[in-house]
Amino acid sequence: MPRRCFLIVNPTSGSYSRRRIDSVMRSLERAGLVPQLLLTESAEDASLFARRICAEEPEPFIVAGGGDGTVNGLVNGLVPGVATLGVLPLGTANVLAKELCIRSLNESVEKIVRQQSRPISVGMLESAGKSAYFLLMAGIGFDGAVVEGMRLSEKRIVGKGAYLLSALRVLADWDRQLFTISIDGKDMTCHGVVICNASKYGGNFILAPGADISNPDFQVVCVKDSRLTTYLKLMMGLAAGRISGEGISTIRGREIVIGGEKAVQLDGDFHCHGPVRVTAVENFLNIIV
Ligand SMILES: Nc1ncnc2c1ncn2[C@@H]1O[C@H](COP(=O)(O)OP(=O)(O)OP(=O)(O)O)[C@@H](O)[C@H]1O
Repeated sequence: MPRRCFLIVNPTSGSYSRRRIDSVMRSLERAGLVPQLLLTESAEDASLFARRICAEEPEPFIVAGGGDGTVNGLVNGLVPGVATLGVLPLGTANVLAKELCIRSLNESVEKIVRQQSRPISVGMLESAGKSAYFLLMAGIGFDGAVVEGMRLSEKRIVGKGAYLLSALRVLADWDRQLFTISIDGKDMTCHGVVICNASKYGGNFILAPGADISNPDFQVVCVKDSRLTTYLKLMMGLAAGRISGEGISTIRGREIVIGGEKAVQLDGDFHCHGPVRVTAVENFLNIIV
């Protein structure tokens, strides 16, 4: 029997066009799938659609059309352990697609048609009695503050440059305060932390070469002091593909507890302020590879 395939697509994503989606729909139909298009009308829709599909389908096959924000919203509506997820990179940074080595929309469609998948784990962040999932990373401190301070009005005009403007504002009002972090029971203090479930960050930059979304272990990149030179080293390491240096360490872990009230971003969108607890959820979904 032809398999139903739900396309949850964000028409406000960076590289969306109706023509591209129509062409994807035709390719999927030609390949014998029965695609159903659901366009989001608000930031909450991806999650609501995913929740509804999971309530109706025993083995839902869902495709996320958009960027990392859309994928994150969708994942937060899924029932753990039942869905298969394909990714159509229609966003701006498309970090997850890069992590999956998807280089183009055509390549993504070919993979969806092939339906080859593997189980992946996600991170679950708990804060103030609520939980949320992330696929790529949770950033606490500097990058959380940059994402929190990003103004949508600036993003509409200068695109990704809005993050740079926000970073300049964060630097101008530099917060030197450290926070406590416990990684699998080992305590320390840090100024900034990125809990990586995937290796890539901010595009094609490799922040955590040892991270793998199939593996429930996180790679936790810790910036231990508030010196700007330590962050400069981190940026240079990102550009060079090798993160190292005094004040920076990468630690493997499965349960991370963070104190303080620093800003937290999940998969590139602002989420909350600390304190938070992060754990891994194994076999959360099957991802098309
Ligand atoms: N119809 C909509 N109107 C407004 N915002 C939406 C709508 N649908 C989804 N969103 C929100 O838009 C945000 C950004 O979308 P998305 O991540 O798809 O694109 P992007 O920002 O261009 O790409 P990337 O995250 O890869 O940089 C998401 O966090 C999502 O919640």
